[in-house]
Amino acid sequence: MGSTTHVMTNTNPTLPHLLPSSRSHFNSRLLSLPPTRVANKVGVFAERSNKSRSTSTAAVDFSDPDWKIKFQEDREARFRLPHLTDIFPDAPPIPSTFCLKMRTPIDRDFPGHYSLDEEWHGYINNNDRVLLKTIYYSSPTSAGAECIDPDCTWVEQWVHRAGPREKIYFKPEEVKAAIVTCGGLCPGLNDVIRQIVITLEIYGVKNIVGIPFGYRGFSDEEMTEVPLSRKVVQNIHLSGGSLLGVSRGGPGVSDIANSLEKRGINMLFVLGGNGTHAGANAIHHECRKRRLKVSVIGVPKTIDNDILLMDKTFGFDTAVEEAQRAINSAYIEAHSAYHGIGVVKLMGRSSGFIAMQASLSSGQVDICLIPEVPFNLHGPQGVLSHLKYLLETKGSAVVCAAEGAGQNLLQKTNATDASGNVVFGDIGVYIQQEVCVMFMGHTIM
Ligand SMILES: Nc1ncnc2c1ncn2[C@@H]1O[C@H](COP(=O)(O)OP(=O)(O)O)[C@@H](O)[C@H]1O
Ligand SMILES: O=P(O)(O)OC[C@H]1O[C@](O)(COP(=O)(O)O)[C@@H](O)[C@@H]1O
Repeated sequence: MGSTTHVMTNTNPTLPHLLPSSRSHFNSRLLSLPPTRVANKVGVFAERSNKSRSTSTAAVDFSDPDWKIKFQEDREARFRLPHLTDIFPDAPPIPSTFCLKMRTPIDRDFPGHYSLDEEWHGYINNNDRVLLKTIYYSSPTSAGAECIDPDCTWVEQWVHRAGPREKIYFKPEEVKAAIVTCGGLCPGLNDVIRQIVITLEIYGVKNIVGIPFGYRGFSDEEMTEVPLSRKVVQNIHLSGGSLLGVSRGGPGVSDIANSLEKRGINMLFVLGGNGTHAGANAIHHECRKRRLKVSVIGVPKTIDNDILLMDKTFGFDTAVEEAQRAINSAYIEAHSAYHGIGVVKLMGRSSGFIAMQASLSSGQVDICLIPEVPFNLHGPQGVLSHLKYLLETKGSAVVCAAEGAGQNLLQKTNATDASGNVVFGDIGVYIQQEVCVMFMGHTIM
């Protein structure tokens, strides 16, 4: 198990919180799983980091009595939050203009009312931490154990606490903030846009714009910035999609930096997934190279809930709720037909959280197929054989498959989308065809 070590390095200074706390599961069951999309992303960053940083990627030598200290130091370095003063050491801090105190008149009769003095600040201290692991596993054989070393040594793992700081480095009146939403849609995008705008306004920022249609909005002359204010965003959380629109593909990083410079944007909020954050990271480095005082803030968006550092990503709950509707319809159809089989394909290119959660909570799914768990369609242990059993015993069955499940069974499409993501084969159609061949002796499309 000498290779059981962290395999990634955080070189994405905009997003240290996106990375898993540790991929070094000692648990061999976990190690045998294909990497999640997050792990793939981590791989990309690790690769880049090797070129720019020599630290952090060495394997942990558990025979070294100081391995734990070194491991923690390494973690500390990887999770260190980048700061504007890294590049502009002389940037003067000013007292925060953000205040969490009640913004309505204080009720003197309310017990424990907020005092008028500075007793309660509501700011986050830079040294505040959030513990990631709360379970102590006494052995790697414990159910669900995630151990770093063979003895399952307890290693404190934490991330920085997010929230407003007492000192800030941008004068609100000098800020031009831009928000851009990239990649695919995800429920909740408008809520996030709305909250960014409202929070910026609380700080006193007045110049806020939206970049239309993802990174493309930086290069397409015909797409003009959307002025944003509390008034504009007040009710957008009640609608789906993104107020600003999304896109894949688009201009290169240099063009985006040129555009930021030209527009005078010095705060860029980027909402998106893996590709978007690779872009955000590259934009940050380009701005750093040009010594532009621009902060790039990544807001991780994934409907798939496959960011290991987060309890839940926005949009996931909505996806699971909606997925249950589809499952229920498939169940009713399958249950009402003679020997009916319902096949539901759900989102999830590299992870099966939506499919699993929707299957479990619906209580109507007989077989759930996810990318993390390999399976056979044919043969005595195959899905078709189990379906035959279900038809004989229950009379109907429902299969729920995540989009990325069983891709090894399908012919590769060799196609990519505008952002370079591989286009997957359709597992739903494949199962449907094979079911028809097996049970009806012919294929239908
Ligand atoms: N490695 C990269 N460097 C810079 N920009 C990227 C990179 N990968 C993707 N992008 C850009 O990020 C945007 C969103 O990427 P995409 O993969 O479509 O969605 P997601 O962010 O959901 O993964 C696209 O405009 C794409 O051009
Ligand atoms: O059909 P598209 O737009 O390529 O998106 C499909 C894929 O995007 C996802 O919904 C994930 O996207 P996000 O993580 O960016 O939300 C996958 O589950 C799904 O397989």
